[in-house]
Amino acid sequence: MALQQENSAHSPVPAHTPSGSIPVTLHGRELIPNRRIPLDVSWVEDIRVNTSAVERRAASIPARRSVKKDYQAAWLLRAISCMDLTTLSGDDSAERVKRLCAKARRPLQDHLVQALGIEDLHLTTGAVCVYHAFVETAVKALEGSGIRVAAVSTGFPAGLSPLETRVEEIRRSVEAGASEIDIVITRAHVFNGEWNALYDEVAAFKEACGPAHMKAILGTGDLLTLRNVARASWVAMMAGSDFIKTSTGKEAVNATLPVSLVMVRAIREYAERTGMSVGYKPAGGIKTAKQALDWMALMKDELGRPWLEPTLFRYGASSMLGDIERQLEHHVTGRYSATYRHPVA
Ligand SMILES: O=C[C@H](O)COP(=O)(O)O
Repeated sequence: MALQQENSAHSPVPAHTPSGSIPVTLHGRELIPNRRIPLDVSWVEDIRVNTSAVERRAASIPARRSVKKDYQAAWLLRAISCMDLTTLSGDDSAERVKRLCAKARRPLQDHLVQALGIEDLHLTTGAVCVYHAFVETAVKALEGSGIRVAAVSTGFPAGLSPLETRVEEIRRSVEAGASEIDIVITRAHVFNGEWNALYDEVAAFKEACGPAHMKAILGTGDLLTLRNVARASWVAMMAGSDFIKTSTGKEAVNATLPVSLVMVRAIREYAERTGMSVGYKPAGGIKTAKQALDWMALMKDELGRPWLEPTLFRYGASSMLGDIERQLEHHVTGRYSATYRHPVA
């Protein structure tokens, strides 16, 4: 069962499109990657969010008719390539990280790869995301694969250690070989409207990242209002973040569609205003193939095709790959297998 590759209205995600080959445009305008710009507090203070309209629109996304059959399989393959396959547990070990890296290199079982006819795709996840202690292990395990290693940093998940310690943590992870750094912001700067302090913090983290890409985790479940989510998004983007990310996976509420709608609309308005692109990473509690499709639909509707590339879109997920594999097995065989047959690590 080879997948159809044409780019129809139902399949905006050809499975074999090489990553990064799509020019980043919005409304026909070519965008450049984000870089730090001076903080304009008026942009932040002027933000208003119509919460009930956002909630209504977000609720309509999962209710829509989903893509089916080969098209759905193509979208799910794309979701795998946009995944930061993650382990962030207190009982993480080098062995678990090595198993996770093996899964990142070969995310689908061989019989599925053959049945789908995607041997030439050399499908991998976008990155593996770990604590600093396992960066070197992951770098070694992924050598030659082109899969990037992301490290959570800056006192993850609370982000409350001294600033020098947090900055030093970034430097160490970059030295150890991480090419992506997921930082956490000080949530209190948002509650207190301390926009200059938030901007300076994120800018200092970005500088410490050097050539590594930086994803700014806002901890949206802690931010109380959608307006705060939008305001924190704008400050993080002005301070030079390459991506904005919802959650650590440790808050009581993690990635949700309403929060994501607010964040991706902030990315869109920022691009319209500055001509610069920022990536998006929903993370925490995204566990099913259905959720993967919902988020891709949201990205495509709000930002367009360029935001379905791993250069601009990632899921942070520790267990979603198992469900995607299970759904693809059902697509190929017509039968559902037991969840335990699709371990992630
Ligand atoms: O950044 C990624 C998250 O920590 C993953 O959360 P999850 O375990 O709920 O998938």
